[in-house]
Amino acid sequence: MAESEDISNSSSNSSSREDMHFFEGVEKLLEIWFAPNPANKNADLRKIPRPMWDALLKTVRCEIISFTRNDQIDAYVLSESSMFVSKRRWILKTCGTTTPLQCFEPLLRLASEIAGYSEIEDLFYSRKNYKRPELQVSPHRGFEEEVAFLDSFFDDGRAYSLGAINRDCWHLYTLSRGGGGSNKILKRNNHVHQLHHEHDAQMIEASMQPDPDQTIEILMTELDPKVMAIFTKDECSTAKEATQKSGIHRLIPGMIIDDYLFDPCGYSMNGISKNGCYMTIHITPEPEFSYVSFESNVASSDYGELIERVIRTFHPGKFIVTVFANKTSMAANANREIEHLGTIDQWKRRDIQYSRFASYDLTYAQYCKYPS
Ligand SMILES: C[S@+](CC[C@H](N)C(=O)[O-])C[C@H]1O[C@@H](n2cnc3c(N)ncnc32)[C@H](O)[C@@H]1O
Repeated sequence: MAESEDISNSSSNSSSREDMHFFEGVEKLLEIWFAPNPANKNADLRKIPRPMWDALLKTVRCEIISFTRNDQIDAYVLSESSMFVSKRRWILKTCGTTTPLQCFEPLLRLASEIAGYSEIEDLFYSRKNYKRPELQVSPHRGFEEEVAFLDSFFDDGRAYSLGAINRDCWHLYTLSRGGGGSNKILKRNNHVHQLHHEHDAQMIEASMQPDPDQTIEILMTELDPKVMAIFTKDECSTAKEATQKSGIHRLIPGMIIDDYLFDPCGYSMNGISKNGCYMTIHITPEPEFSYVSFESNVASSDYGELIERVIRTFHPGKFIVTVFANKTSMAANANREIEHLGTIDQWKRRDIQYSRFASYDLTYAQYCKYPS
């Protein structure tokens, strides 16, 4: 489970880099689905009030800087990336030296005591390899430490590393329990109860066919400096100007955009649409460690077009694509589709892996610009 940059950064040159400005754009992404609560039809994570989110995010070492919502989803722009709250799905994506796993226990307490959920159905914790892992804070100093932390909560978690583990790679910890609830309880959580009534079990059985769900992420590095310059106060005075100038507003039509331009540079945006779709983009433009992430749950049977639009917008030297899709998703065949995308414009695929989990299929691919 070595991280690619562990190798290049563990040597004596790390001290000479201490004075250099550095920001770790690579995010830690935590997505949790709570099991429907048959005893409480009104269970809803959006009942958790803002001051409680503020307090929870303090434990992660970030804060809310902007907020937008619709009937389906509450979307928060954070000082370090984003949080999305829906009825029973919670997504936290944070970069820098944040510690999202530290909010695990408070989150489960709020989910149980305020929102009305007592059981986790699915959990996905993922991230790309860090550029400078030695700057991270416990329990995020390496994937092994993150896995050990999560294993202390769950009996049935599984950890995977995809891609070339001595180069660009991507780590995933998941329960992927197959939907429809689980008899497993959390090892460390006193607030979680097991469902045991036969009536509950029958209701769960009836709802076994999952709603369609999918997530695409595109994680880009070594970006075109001319494009990155858009996301600085030198070139744009407002976030809206950067969104328009870069063409971000055209990536997925119909999104209500909440964007933020940092001073002197850096950019974050959330987009939400009426049908519950979201997109989120985060940009670290500094040329020495440029990084852009794109993520959305928009459904598509042809992600090739969206991938093209994204990489033509940002011009990365390298990128990773991951697609999660469940069986009822329009994207259920994404693995075959991406298998056919050996080259996209000047980008050539170097790696592809396909994994089947209990409730989702996952495709991972890595591309490099050529000639590089
Ligand atoms: C929060 S943003 C987007 C991070 C994101 N994970 C990404 O994809 O790169 C990070 C960028 O904003 C800059 N920045 C400026 N002020 C910041 C602040 N107060 N907090 C976090 N980042 C800030 C950083 O130097 C970096 O370029």
